Amino acid sequence: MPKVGITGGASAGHVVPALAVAAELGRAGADLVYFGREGSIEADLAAKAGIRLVPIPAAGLRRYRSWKNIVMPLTVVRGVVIAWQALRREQPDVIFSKGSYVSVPVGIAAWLNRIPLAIHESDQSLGLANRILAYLASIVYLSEPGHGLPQWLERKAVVTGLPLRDDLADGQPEKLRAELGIRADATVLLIFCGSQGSQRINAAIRRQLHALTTKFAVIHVCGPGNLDPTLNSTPGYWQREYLHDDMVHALWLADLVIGRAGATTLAEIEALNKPAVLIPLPTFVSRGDQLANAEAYARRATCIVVPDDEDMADGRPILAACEQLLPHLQTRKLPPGRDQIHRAAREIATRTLNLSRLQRAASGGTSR
Ligand SMILES: CC(=O)N[C@H]1[C@@H](OP(=O)(O)OP(=O)(O)OC[C@H]2O[C@@H](n3ccc(=O)[nH]c3=O)[C@H](O)[C@@H]2O)O[C@H](CO)[C@@H](O)[C@@H]1O
Repeated sequence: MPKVGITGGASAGHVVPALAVAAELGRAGADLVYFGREGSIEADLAAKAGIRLVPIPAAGLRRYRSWKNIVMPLTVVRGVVIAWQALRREQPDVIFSKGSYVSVPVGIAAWLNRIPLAIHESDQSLGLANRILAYLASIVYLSEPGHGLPQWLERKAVVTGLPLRDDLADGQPEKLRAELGIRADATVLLIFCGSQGSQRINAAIRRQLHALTTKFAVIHVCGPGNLDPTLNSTPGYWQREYLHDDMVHALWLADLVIGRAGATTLAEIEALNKPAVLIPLPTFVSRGDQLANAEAYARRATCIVVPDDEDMADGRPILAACEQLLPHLQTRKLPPGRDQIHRAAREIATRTLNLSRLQRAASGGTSR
């Protein structure tokens, strides 16, 4: 069976879809290895999925002035050298890269070692890492059409959708409701801002907490280090730093979601048909991908987009948007079909394995 190297990381928005593809590859019998940073979110989640991690150093560009941008190129070069050695040792038949700066050294090293590279882009436009790796990749999977790609890239592109988390079909909302002690007739509001949380949005939510908890049972996933112990005994309010296995139960339990507009989050709430208040990351801290994601999402799903600006800071626009969505909350939650949930990950796994087999066939059926 082929050996597939997986890479991508820095945030769960990249690692969760990478692991969804890994799960399908594993079911198809592939041998898996994850290339990522030691002590990182990809290391943590890969370990939970039972996939061995090969450590590769990586560094990303900061979109603000930082001395770390000066040493960044050196770390990338060191990462390429270490990844090159690791790939020669591990001999994967193909690399699947889910993007982010973590994937750059591995993608370059794959190209240098003539290992076929498949990459996936979740957002409306290619991120910096994928803009680099697109030149080296044999195939570029896209979540959605319409990236305005140049012709040479269009030829490599395949629209597959975004690989949804492998456990998304397995939500047990009533289990979580019972564990937290949420009343059966309560309207559940789930708040999470990507995998890292947002201190600005946490503060805005907490300013309107009284008003929100009179209308909703509020599950607030506030991000590592962002718990507020003074609110522990607030009735109708449950705060958590991060949800692992419970994330899917929380997504199913929610009647309404407040969040950023990361592509992975949007794909999950769309699959489960959850109305949402979206507060996309502004351009001064990102390339603006979430603004484009939110704009496109608002054209096809029930949501209200609240800009992350001065007005948002007191939480009133968020509260007003929740109130506006109250009449739209669904009363019947239809579980999505398992096949539908696994479709994108399965297609990517199949195409990626084909890439590896083609490569083997071209080299006469022997491994390198
Ligand atoms: C800050 C940043 O640059 N964010 C980017 C990052 O997403 P980022 O990782 O910030 O967030 P996403 O919304 O894309 O994904 C979050 C993922 O984490 C999971 N989750 C979240 C909280 C939690 O407690 N437990 C948990 O499991 C969610 O179910 C989801 O699968 O990559 C996305 C995909 O390219 C981009 O669209 C985002 O712009």
